[in-house]
Formats: sequence, C-alpha cells, structure tokens
Amino acid sequence: MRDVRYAVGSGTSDAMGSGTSGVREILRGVDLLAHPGEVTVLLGPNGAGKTTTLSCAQGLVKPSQGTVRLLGQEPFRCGAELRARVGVMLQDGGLPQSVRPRTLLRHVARLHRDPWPVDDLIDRLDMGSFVDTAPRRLSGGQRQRVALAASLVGNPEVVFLDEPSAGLDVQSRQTVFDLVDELRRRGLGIVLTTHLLEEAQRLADAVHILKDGRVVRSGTVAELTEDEHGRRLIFVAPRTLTTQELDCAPTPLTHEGGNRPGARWSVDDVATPEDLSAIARWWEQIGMMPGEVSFESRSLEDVFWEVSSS
Ligand SMILES: Nc1ncnc2c1ncn2[C@@H]1O[C@H](COP(=O)(O)OP(=O)(O)OP(=O)(O)O)[C@@H](O)[C@H]1O
Repeated sequence: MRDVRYAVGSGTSDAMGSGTSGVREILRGVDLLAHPGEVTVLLGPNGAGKTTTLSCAQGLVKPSQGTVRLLGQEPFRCGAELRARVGVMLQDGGLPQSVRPRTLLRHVARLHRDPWPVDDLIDRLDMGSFVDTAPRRLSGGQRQRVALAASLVGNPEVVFLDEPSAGLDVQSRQTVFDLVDELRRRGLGIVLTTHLLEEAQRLADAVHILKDGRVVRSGTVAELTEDEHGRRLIFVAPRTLTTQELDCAPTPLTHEGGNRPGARWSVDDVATPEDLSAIARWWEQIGMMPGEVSFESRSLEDVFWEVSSS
C-alpha cells in the first residue's frame, strides 16, 4: 500500500488529520509492502492503526486516499476470485456461535476449489480435543485456533492474521509459530499484528512499527535493532571494585544491584576492537579476570519503547 489515509466521521479533514466537523484521520499516510514467502509484522501501541491497516489491505474498508493492491488487484473492488486467494483472521475471531468447529471448517472447505484437508489442519493446530465442542464451551485460546484454521482452510496465497497468538498458552503459541513458519516455507505472504515483541523478533522477515496512524520505522529485525553507537558489553566482576579502580576505567561503568562480588557491570557504546582492547587492558591493569563476558544486543522491545516514547 502507498500513502494510505483513512478517515472516519463526517466533513472533511485537513492534511494533518486535525480535521473539521468530527472527522478523524486514523491512517495518515501508511506505506508498506509485503512479499510472498515472508512474514510481515505490524507493531504498535493500542490504537496505532494496525487493524485499520489490515482492513484497508484486505478491502474491508476503503481508504480515503492512497493506493492499495492485493495480489495485483484493488481489494475493495475485487470479486470472489481474489477473495478465495486470501485468508483473513479477524481480531475477535468472527466465528458463528451455533456451528461446531469441525462442521464450520468442512463447510468453508467446500466453498474452495483446492482446500487444505480439514483433518490435517485440525492435527496441525492440535484441535482434536475440542473440534466437536459447542462453540459456547470453547476457551478464548481454542476459539483463536479455530479462527486461524478458518483463515487457512481455503489454502490462501496471502493471509492476514490480527493478533493470532493473543490469549494462547505457551504450548498453543508454539503450535501457531510453527505453523506460521511452515506457511512461510510454502511461499505464502503472511501479514500479522501482534503485541508480543518476542514473537515478532522471532517470526518477522519485515517489521513496520506504527504510531498515530503512520509507519514510523520499517526494516528487518537486524536493521531495526542495529545500534550505530555500538553495543553494550556486560561482564561479571568476581569481587568488589575499588573507587580507584573505577576511576581508571577507560569508560564509565554501571552495575546492577550494587558493587559486590558477582555483580553484572555494563559498558555502553563498545563499537570497535580498540574499545574492546581498552577494557581488556583495564582488567589487566587492575588484576581482575572477569567472570562471564558478553554483548547485549538491542532487542525489538528496546526499539519499540524508543519509538513509543518519542
Ligand atoms: N470506525 C471507526 N470509527 C471511529 N474510530 C475508529 C474506527 N475504527 C478505528 N477507530 C479508531 O482508530 C484508532 C486505530 O484503531 P485500530 O483498531 O486500527 O488500532 P490498533 O493499532 O489495531 O489497536 P489495538 O492494538 O488496540 O488492536 C483507534 O483509536 C480506534 O479507536
């Protein structure tokens, strides 16, 4: 999608979205591209516009401005043929209340030319124990898995998953991760939203962070977590360090939980071999062999907080 804007309410909005007469611009120029065989993850705080972005991409709502293409077509004008190539899992599941999961999946499968075999999908998502249960008796996590299965049963080329792992226990989340990995290997384009940053870090080929209806950062996890100022070095001191020793350190040090034997000390902005050897020379000078030495990489969570608080 290119420069997608989406406004709700009546009247007209100005370019900054401040609008007049009750118009609110929810998306304010979203640019993003998702590729086949890749997992594209949308991140952002509540209300950032992730679900609305998915709705525009799927053709559920028509943007006020901008261009959206889904498998080369305009999604809000397309017919059944395009819809059959796209799987959608909505945030609230959108499942009928009166149909048991197996019946529902078989029904949806019959609507498609080349469906995913229902029994295989039930196995993959470990749904055997509840697939014949009345919908009102399903737990939130079980409903999530049924909704995911329903989005995949048509064997789509592209799938949109709005918070697919919300409310899942650790084991079910792993099942969903494994399935998403497999979908990627099969060449599907997967676009998903999540609030679980670890999940995003693990699954994403591309990440787009939204804030206030705009994409504020985009890239691979490696690109987003790259730190141009260098990395943080952590070492464990086997003993308390004296003020004199700390004074001659090549760079300021911070510690967690007090200057005591076994404390974890950190050195920020270690960017070059010279920085590293200056620290090693200091250890030599004060006659201390540190315990564990490691680099701490920035995580997607660090980037997310940086973006959210700016
Ligand atoms: N039809 C609508 N009318 C009015 N406001 C809307 C409408 N749809 C969405 N919004 C508002 O637009 C903003 C973005 O909503 P959206 O659901 O896209 O955010 P989100 O990033 O998916 O949030 P969450 O993480 O909570 O799911 C929110 O403030 C929401 O209240």
